[in-house]
Amino acid sequence: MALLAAEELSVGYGDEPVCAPVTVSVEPGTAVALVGPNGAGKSTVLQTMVGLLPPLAGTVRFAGGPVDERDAGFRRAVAGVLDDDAFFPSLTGAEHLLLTARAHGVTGAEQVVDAELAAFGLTDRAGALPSALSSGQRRRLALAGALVRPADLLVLDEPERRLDTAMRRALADRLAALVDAGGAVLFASHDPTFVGTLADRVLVVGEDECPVVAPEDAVAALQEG
Ligand SMILES: Nc1ncnc2c1ncn2[C@@H]1O[C@H](COP(=O)(O)OP(=O)(O)OP(=O)(O)O)[C@@H](O)[C@H]1O
Repeated sequence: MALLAAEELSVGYGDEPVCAPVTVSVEPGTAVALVGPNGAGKSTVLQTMVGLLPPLAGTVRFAGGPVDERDAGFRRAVAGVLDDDAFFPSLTGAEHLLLTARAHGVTGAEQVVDAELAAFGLTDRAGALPSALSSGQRRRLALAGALVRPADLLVLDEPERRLDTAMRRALADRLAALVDAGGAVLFASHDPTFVGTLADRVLVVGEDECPVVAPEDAVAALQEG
């Protein structure tokens, strides 16, 4: 069964939809990418699919029921990085990760946090406040926050954004391993390497109908333009 499924989903901030209706689903053990030019509506689709924006029309279902981002079961099952800088200004990077790990009942939270800091190259900056990190380091911290806790589904808006090439590759490989182990990822991306490494299916978000295409076709289109 699909973990998250949108059917004829129309999204937008006013009365006018920002793109054609979207039909897409994410099953355990799969990664689905959303591609399309700037402003096409990828972030709006993601935000609507996790219940942060109301749909203009159509449905989104999570594990067969309606999506409710305030529901405890949904929050336990779904980890997302949709905002760029959703941090507490007075908590260090390590404190953010520890808070998240403990809130989600992670066993051995300190060790898990240390491992995440190391994986994201943040060990030396663990005690820094978010305001003292570079924008790429803040991005790493946000991603570490999604991976420091268990989740059935990761929803990521341009996970490659502001990461250097080595970190992009490492993250794409890590997410691909999570998917191989039965996890699920829904992500928006402009990065052909990321889409090519990770995606099983690709939804092309745009003004006309939004087709689901094979990753190799999407990668070719991303490389061209
Ligand atoms: N908070 C908002 N209020 C009103 N309109 C918005 C808001 N956020 C985005 N939009 C508009 O909605 C449309 C879709 O934006 P969205 O951010 O979903 O595109 P995107 O495909 O994710 O783009 P990008 O690749 O640049 O991140 C754009 O025309 C954008 O200007």
